[in-house]
This record gives sequence, C-alpha cells and structure tokens, in this order.
Amino acid sequence: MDSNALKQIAAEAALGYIKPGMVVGVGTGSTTNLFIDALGKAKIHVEGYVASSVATETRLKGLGLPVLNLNDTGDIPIYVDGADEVDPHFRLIKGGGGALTREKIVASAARLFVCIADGSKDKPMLGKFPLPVEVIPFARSFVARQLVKLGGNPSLRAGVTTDNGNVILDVTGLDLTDPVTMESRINLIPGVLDNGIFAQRRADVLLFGTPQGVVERRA
Ligand SMILES: O=C(CO)[C@H](O)[C@H](O)COP(=O)(O)O
Repeated sequence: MDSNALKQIAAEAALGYIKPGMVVGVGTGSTTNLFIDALGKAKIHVEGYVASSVATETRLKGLGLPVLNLNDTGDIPIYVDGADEVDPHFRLIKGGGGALTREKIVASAARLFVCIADGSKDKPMLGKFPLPVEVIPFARSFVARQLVKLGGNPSLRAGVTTDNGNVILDVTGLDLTDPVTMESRINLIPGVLDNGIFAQRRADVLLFGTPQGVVERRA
C-alpha cells in the first residue's frame, strides 16, 4: 500500500467518530482532505463543520458541506486532523501545511481530538520534522535570532503567507525531549503567534493507517 492508501484508510476510520447533530472541527492537509471527501460521500447530518484553514473551508463548501464560524459555536465535540509527527505520548508536530495556529485553536476548543495519519508519522520522539513557527512578519528576524538562542536553526518558508497574514519559520535542531516546555518557551518570544508543537493540547485518539490495517490508540 502506498502512503496515500494508508492515509485513506485512516481518514475513513475517523468517520466512525462522527455522529448526526455534531459540530465537527476539521483540520488541514492531504490526510484531512481525504477525510473531507469521505464526509462528502457519507452524508452524515451533522450540525456543521468548523474549518481550520481557508483551504479546508473551500473544500468543505465545494462538497456542499455546511461550514460554521468558530465564534458562533461553543466548545465542539470533536476535531479531526492529520500530523507531521506523533510520539508515544500522543504529542504532535503539526504545521507542515502552515495552518498550525488555527488548527491548535480548533483542537483546543474540541473535547476529543482524533488524529489521522499514515503509520510513517508514528515516531519514538518528536524532532526530526522541522518545527513550523508562525511569526508576525515585522518580527521575523528578531524571532529567528531568539530561536537560534534556543538551539534551533530557523529558515523562512519561501513564498508562504498564512491565512493570518504571517510567515512561517521552519526550525531544525531544537531539543524536543521536553515538548511541553519548548512549546511554551517558543510562544513566549514576542512576535510568535504559535508553534507546531501540540503537547499541551495533545491528540486523544490516534488512527494510523498501516499495511496491516488501521491501528487505533486511545490516550
Ligand atoms: O499540520 C498540518 C497542516 O498544517 C497537517 O495536518 C500535517 O502537515 C500533515 O499533513 P498531511 O496529512 O498532508 O501529511
């Protein structure tokens, strides 16, 4: 099975968590796109979907699925999204698609975070995938210098402006043995909007697509 097929079975498994009448938070990325397409076919009568990016909103609307504004909903029952890395403690690196800030907001508003991924994202620890950090453009150079002081090697993601009008620094070399602390330390740098460590809001359920089928883990 290629990685797309593994993403597909993980995405379809997440449908089992979607019940009629729910408000459903929807992440961003190629795995989530497969989940959206599966939702389009499943025609479950949910109350609506809260999108974590403009791209996701466009895809949902393109399939005729109802999109809600997060400001018009309370806490939401469930959020489904992919990840770039997942550790054994359900902590994640996200933001490969640049949508990390809105993803973290919607994930934090959700009571259950279901993470869908192909099995290659299942890692013994976080830190190989360059950590995305969303930065206000005015502060780009200052923030990059502070990230170097934290042990990182930041590089500007060329040609990318986030849905919030900001830039992304991708950072290699950080020591993520304590991801909870590093998540906070980076977010304390003035000019940082958020970073792609999801350790304070971890996933609750992991659905990994593997050649042997979907592996499900619960925190
Ligand atoms: O965090 C994300 C987007 O900001 C994605 O969930 C992450 O990059 C995984 O993407 P894909 O499903 O395409 O592998």
